[in-house]
Amino acid sequence: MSDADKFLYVDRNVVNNPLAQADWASKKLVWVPSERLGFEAGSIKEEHGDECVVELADSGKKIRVNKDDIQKMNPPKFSKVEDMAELTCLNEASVLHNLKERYYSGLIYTYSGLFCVVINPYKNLPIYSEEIVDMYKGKKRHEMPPHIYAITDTAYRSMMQDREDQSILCTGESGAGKTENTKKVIQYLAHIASSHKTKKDQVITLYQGQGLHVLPANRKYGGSLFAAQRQPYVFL
Ligand SMILES: Nc1ncnc2c1ncn2[C@@H]1O[C@H](COP(=O)(O)OP(=O)(O)OP(=O)(O)O)[C@@H](O)[C@H]1O
Repeated sequence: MSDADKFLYVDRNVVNNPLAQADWASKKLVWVPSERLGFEAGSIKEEHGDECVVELADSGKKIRVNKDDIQKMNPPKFSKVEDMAELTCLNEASVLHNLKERYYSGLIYTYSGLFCVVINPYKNLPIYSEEIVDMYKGKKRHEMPPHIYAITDTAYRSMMQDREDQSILCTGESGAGKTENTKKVIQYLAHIASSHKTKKDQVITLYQGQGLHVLPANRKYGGSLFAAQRQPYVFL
């Protein structure tokens, strides 16, 4: 396993643990709201009309919870799933739990259907090298673990094949990592477009503000590269 692998791939031996599956089935595990943690795992012990008695998994404490506040827990085989659209129980608790579990394992990128959710690692990860760029080049999204490079590759291929404008929108609160990820998009495009035999009049234009758009050919700017302070453009 390379240095980068543990920041990209899930360890399936841990995920497919039969004991965890048996535990989930026998304990009727669910998510209940928690002031401290957002949601906590617990097992349903009794049901009385609209209410349930739930034993919290961590503390063993028993609490009464309204049935409407209980959210279903996914079977363990869905642990650290790469695309949350695959979750059999799609609810807030499960989405947050999946993102948290992946993040704690060093996996900062997770798909949610067409979206890619990124959590700021606040440290440099070995997943942006030229070797990793090469790994993602020309691959289909489902063939590779989630990454901003996969999103960029899809936009680039769609632009080249369909001759249609493409957009990548990076959004999030201040400090979330929009600028860092936009830089990775530019790095990837610069790498793959320079190794491609592009025709002279093919140009990619990136606008980065709250959004980042990848646009097709524009003869006027062929072959130049410059960046303005508020709206960097890359012409390849
Ligand atoms: N993928 C990443 N790898 C390593 N560090 C990161 C990554 N993403 C973000 N960071 C760290 O978080 C800091 C803030 O990220 P960034 O500047 O991209 O946020 P932003 O969403 O553009 O914020 P703002 O909206 O305030 O401009 C970066 O300076 C960097 O230290």
